[in-house]
Amino acid sequence: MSLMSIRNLSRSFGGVHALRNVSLEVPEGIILGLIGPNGAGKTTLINVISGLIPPSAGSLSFNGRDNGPWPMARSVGYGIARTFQQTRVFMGLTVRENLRIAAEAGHGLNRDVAVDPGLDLAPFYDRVAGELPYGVLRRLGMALALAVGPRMLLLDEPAVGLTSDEIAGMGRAIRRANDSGLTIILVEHNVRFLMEIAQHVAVMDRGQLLFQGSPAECQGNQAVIDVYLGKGQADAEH
Ligand SMILES: Nc1ncnc2c1ncn2[C@@H]1O[C@H](COP(=O)(O)OP(=O)(O)OP(=O)(O)O)[C@@H](O)[C@H]1O
Repeated sequence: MSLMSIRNLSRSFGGVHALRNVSLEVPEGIILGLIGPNGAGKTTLINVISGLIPPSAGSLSFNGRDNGPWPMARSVGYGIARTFQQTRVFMGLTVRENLRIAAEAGHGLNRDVAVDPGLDLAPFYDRVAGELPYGVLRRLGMALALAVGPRMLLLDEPAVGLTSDEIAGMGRAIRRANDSGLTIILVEHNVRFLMEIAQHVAVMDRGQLLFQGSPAECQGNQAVIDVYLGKGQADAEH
C-alpha cells in the first residue's frame, strides 16, 4: 500500500521548470532511491514533499490524508522528516540539546524510534555542534530527523563528503531505520551506495520522471545510462 501518492506535481522558478508533471507512488516500508543529473529536480521534489516550498500545480497525499494548503502543516506534524545537503543544526547547542529539541518538535509522534540508531553519537552528546567533525555533523543531521519520530524520512545526499568508512556506517544506519518500519526516500549521486540499499529506484531528468524500477532494471536501462549513469556524472562529482 502507498504511504505517499504524488500526483502531477509541477514547480517552476520563473522560466525554469524544475518539476514537470511528476507522479509517483511510494509504498510503505520501502527505501526509494531518487537519482538523476544535476538540475533534474530531485531536491525540488524533496522540498515540495517536505512542505518547504509549494508546488505550482499538482497534489500529494500522505498516510491517507490529502495535503492541505502548502506548507504541509510543518511536515513534521504529518510524520515526514528530512535532512539537508548542508546539515542544519543549532551550532551553538550541544548534540544532546539538539536531539532534545528535535524530539520535542515531533510532539511524541513516535517515541519508540531510537534517537541514535547506530549513529554512534553518544561520545559527542556534550559537545557543541559547531565544533563537531564534518562526518559526525552529518550523522547528527540524520539523528535529528529520526528524533522527531517520522513515518517517512527524506535524505538529501547523506553520503556526500563522507569517508568510505563513514559511508558504510551511514548505510547501516539507513537500513536499520528502514528495518524499524521507516519509509525512506534517498537522493544520492553516489550510485553504488544507493543501488546497494534502495529497493526501488526512480530516475529524474529535466524535471520529469524518466524511469522507475528495481536497482538492476535501472542499471540496465539504456535511457538511464544515456542521461546519467553512462555520463560519469554519478559518483565522479563527489
Ligand atoms: N529556489 C530556486 N530558484 C530558482 N531556480 C531554482 C531554485 N531551486 C531550484 N532551481 C532550479 O531548478 C532546477 C532543479 O534544481 P534541483 O536542485 O531540484 O535539481 P537536483 O536534481 O536536486 O540537482 P543536484 O543533483 O545538482 O542537487 C535547476 O535548474 C535549478 O537551478
